[in-house]
Amino acid sequence: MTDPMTPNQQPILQGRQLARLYHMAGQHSVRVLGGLDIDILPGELVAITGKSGTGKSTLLHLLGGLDRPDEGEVFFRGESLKGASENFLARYRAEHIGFVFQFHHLLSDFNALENVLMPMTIAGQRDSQRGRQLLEQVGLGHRWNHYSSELSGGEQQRVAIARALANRPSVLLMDEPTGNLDEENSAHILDILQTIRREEGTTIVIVTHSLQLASQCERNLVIGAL
Ligand SMILES: Nc1ncnc2c1ncn2[C@@H]1O[C@H](COP(=O)(O)OP(=O)(O)OP(=O)(O)O)[C@@H](O)[C@H]1O
Repeated sequence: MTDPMTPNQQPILQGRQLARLYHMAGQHSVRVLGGLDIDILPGELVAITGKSGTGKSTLLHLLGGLDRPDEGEVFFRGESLKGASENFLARYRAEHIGFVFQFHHLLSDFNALENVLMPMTIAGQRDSQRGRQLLEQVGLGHRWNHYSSELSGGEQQRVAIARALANRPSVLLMDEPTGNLDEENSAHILDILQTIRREEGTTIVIVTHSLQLASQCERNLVIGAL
């Protein structure tokens, strides 16, 4: 595995001159991100902070191929996503990107293990043993057969992290992953992320309003002040 700390590496993700235009009914459009340049190196743990409405979630969606920029382009390992087909973007997301959102969107009719196995099943690579290992990694090995309604908010978020890691993504994109958690649970999530990064070399990008969380990341990019 490449040493995640090696300097002068090629960024795993780059944004160049990024902007997104949102058109409001009956009003003029809003230009978000204002031509932003961003480089994320392999294996980095990066926080993205900034005032509300500056475009942090928008940026995460552009980097993860969930949305397309109106200006500029995103590069993954030096390759532009500009003009990529919907199929290509779907494959890009499935193969390389794990997403974790504030509201984890676990499937309530399935237990923790089945939720973690879902992305593997969709990719045709269901591996129950890996699913159990991932739940162990987030400290929930013993709760594998519990439904989400039987888990606390912090526990559900940990299942969501295990699920996001199911297909071994090289990049984990997280939008307010600790937004609804108390300090103890937030610290626990950060510990888990540090371990994942160390053991699997995963690049982790976290959008957060928590300055405490951001201060514990390797780098804090402040949107609106880049
Ligand atoms: N689908 C949309 N349609 C119209 N405007 C949108 C849409 N999505 C976002 N916006 C606008 O774009 C701007 C940036 O939104 P975004 O959610 O990316 O900001 P943010 O920095 O993540 O905000 P917060 O910290 O409050 O979550 C906001 O002004 C928002 O109202």
